[in-house]
Amino acid sequence: MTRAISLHGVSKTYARSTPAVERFSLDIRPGEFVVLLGPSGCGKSTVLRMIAGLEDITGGELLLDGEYANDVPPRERGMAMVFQNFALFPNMTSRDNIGFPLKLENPHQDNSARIEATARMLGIDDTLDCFPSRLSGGERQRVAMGRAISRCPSVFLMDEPLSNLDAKLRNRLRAEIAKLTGDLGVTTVYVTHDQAEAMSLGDRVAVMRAGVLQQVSTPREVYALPANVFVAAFVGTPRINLLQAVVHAPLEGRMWIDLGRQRLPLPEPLSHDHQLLRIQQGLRIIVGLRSEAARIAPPSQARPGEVPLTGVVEHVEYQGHEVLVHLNTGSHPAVVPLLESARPRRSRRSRGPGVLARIKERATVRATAPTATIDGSEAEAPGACTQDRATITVGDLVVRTGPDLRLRTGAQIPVLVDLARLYVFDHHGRRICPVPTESPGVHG
Ligand SMILES: Nc1ncnc2c1ncn2[C@@H]1O[C@H](COP(=O)(O)OP(=O)(O)OP(=O)(O)O)[C@@H](O)[C@H]1O
Repeated sequence: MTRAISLHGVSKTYARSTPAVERFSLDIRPGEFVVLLGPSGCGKSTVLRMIAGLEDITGGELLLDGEYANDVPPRERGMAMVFQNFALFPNMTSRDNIGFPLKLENPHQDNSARIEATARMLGIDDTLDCFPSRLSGGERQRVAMGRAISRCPSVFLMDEPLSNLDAKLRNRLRAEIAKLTGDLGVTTVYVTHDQAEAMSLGDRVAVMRAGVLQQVSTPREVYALPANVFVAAFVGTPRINLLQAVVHAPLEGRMWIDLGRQRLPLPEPLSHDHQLLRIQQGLRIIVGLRSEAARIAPPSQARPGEVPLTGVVEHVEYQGHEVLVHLNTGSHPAVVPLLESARPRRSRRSRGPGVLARIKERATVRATAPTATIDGSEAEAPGACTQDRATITVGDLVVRTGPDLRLRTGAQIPVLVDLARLYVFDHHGRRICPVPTESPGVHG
């Protein structure tokens, strides 16, 4: 059995604090795999816990298969949760851990066949008689999942189930979870702050920021058509390049985007999306360039739609199969607040910055000043953004290239930018290019 979950304008406010979740609306179809993605503290687990019934809903409605369910006790929701910390009973074997919920339901029933079938499905049938202390992290997490599966729940709720595992195991289990939930056809809501995990697992990804849903779309659409600059910056590796810019649209002659020291002339005839940038004339905008939108090549090799820039190599990041080249093009990066942590951690700040924070802060001021922030937080001092990965990036443009190209730090090199892949965000951070066609699934 599988079920539909609907959240209509759901909010949660803990005592004496700002809302952890605000007017969250999402309809999850039966059998769908939806990932809640966002930085630490943005309210993902709170949404999950409200679906599970472990947290009271302050406002709004939860519907299960169309029925009002705000007050349905957790036991009656037919849901199973898998957490980050595997929480197995240390004095029970894998067999007993997996069978525990079944035993609670019916103490006299023989559940061996069901337990063994579950263990086979998870590839842990040879560890059924082991205690948790004898299992690897991955095996323990499989047992925890086995315990969730054995009850044949109608919904899986998974809260960062892989974050305690090493990267290799995480990747393997990620694929297994996708297959398993697909085979079982059970509605799954999965919480993570890891965008790669979200993109590889979800039928749809719901991106949250500071308690508010930003966008819910397929992984492909979240990447290709981010609703705003926060989503664009949160999704994708390496992070999208975001530069402060101004549109120039003279009555006669070519339109261009001023990046400060260099400019991007818009190719003519203007595309529909570029034509609509005319109304931004003179306004502050943010240009977004994913690493695939720029390549290292001389102007003579420009293809239609590509325009040249130059940059000084600041840092070369060797990745094996590719190299990330950090360039200084003389542009000013735009800073997106709350990318790493949705809410300022007051207790840490009140203790004053540590040595590392002070070094980062100095690097930030040097690397990014002057900075623009988005969404009305212009008043923040640069130091307030030191937790943002973007602020400690060396250079202002990261370009991908093959592993064989040898580049010297300090060298000036030519870059071609493909303006068909240009993103533009207005000063509130909303995407204006490509022009949004509709706004279903886009909030705020
Ligand atoms: N029991 C609680 N009492 C008060 N505040 C809480 C409680 N639980 C969570 N919060 C606050 O609600 C906000 C959202 O927390 P939540 O755990 O849902 O975020 P999250 O996105 O899941 O973060 P993480 O990825 O770090 O688990 C945070 O500011 C958190 O401090």
